[in-house]
Amino acid sequence: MKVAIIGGTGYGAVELIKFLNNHPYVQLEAIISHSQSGTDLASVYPHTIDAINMTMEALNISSLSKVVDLVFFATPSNVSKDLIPEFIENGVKCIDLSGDFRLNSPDEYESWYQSTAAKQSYVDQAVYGLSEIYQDEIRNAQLIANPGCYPTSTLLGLIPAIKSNIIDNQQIIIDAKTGVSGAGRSLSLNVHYSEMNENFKAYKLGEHKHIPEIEQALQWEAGVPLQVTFTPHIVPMTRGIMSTIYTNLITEKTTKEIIDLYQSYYENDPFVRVRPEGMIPSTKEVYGSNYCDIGIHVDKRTGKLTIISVIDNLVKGASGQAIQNMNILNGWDVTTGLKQIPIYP
Ligand SMILES: NC(=O)C1=CN([C@@H]2O[C@H](COP(=O)(O)OP(=O)(O)OC[C@H]3O[C@@H](n4cnc5c(N)ncnc54)[C@H](OP(=O)(O)O)[C@@H]3O)[C@@H](O)[C@H]2O)C=CC1
Ligand SMILES: CC(=O)N[C@@H](CCC(=O)OP(=O)(O)O)C(=O)O
Repeated sequence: MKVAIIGGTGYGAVELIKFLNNHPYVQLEAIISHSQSGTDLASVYPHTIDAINMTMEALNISSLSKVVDLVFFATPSNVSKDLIPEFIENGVKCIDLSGDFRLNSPDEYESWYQSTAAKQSYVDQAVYGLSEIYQDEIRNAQLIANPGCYPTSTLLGLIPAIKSNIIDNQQIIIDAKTGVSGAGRSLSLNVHYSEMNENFKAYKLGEHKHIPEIEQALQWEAGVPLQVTFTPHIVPMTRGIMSTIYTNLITEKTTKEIIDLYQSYYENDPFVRVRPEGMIPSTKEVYGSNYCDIGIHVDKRTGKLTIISVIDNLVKGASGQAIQNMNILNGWDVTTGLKQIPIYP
């Protein structure tokens, strides 16, 4: 299969390139860059020298459509929505790492992203690519909206509890922390070394664009309207997300019973590892890998269930999940090209 990546100089793209280089069934035909066409990838990313000998190219949709079967968009929001329709009309499948096709409602998109929504007919055909939950829909998709990084960790942590009706759906608190690579490669004061080193910041309280994305999928699963309290934080590490989720149990359960429930929910999903009792995951234990590790704790005194869900934001939170979705789309083993265990220490 032949593929291309758009947004070539970004972190999502270079992580995709790494996985595609190890993928037995895929050939990377083109890396498209709007800012650095004509430049060798290795001059932007020296760690790829002599390993990936490719020169980035400018985008020409009609000629690219003739040579590739699938395109990955690793562009910021507000870019893919104008380019994807032409690829789809040319019969090219698209996996979009940005948020442009994730929200079904144009009003929601416009109010949270503060820009015009994609054409509704394309939004309607987009499949939300949370791999473990929507495999059946992904298999037949033409356009996959790859989930955001916080929604991936949060939804994989919450959906088994929602589906088994053991928590109060109206009282969910998500306290999430991310490393700085979540902000992408472009320069910004917020992630400047001296602003971030030895610091820990909460941001976008009540207004992060991942709130409607999390609520949309939880509503699909719960079948009722619900809202969540979501507070993101940025911490001085490069990669990783930890979502600590607080919920109220509506039925008495032990930690062991809930772990058993989660383990059976994910028994056929090799990238979700539900930890045994007392073993709470940390971000370094998934670093560089496509795993989502989940830890469970029931506080018997307060009746609260705490769920800890960790991922690498650039892998399971972006490029790894995009490769997983490409595998599902093609009927390949879901782990193809993604088998590496986390880098540790
Ligand atoms: N970083 C993360 O942890 C995650 C990122 N995502 C999403 O994935 C996408 C890519 O993220 P990431 O790689 O981190 O971001 P980066 O900022 O690192 O890279 C995005 C790339 O897109 C290209 N680009 C920028 N502006 C434009 C434009 N106006 N038109 C066309 N291309 C443009 C640039 O590459 P070039 O100049 O070479 O074209 C840029 O390097 C984003 O939508 C992001 O929100 C999703 C989950 C997690
Ligand atoms: C640290 C930091 O800024 N993180 C980003 C992560 C979001 C992201 O990349 O998500 P999308 O794919 O939905 O754009 C943020 O909070 O906006």
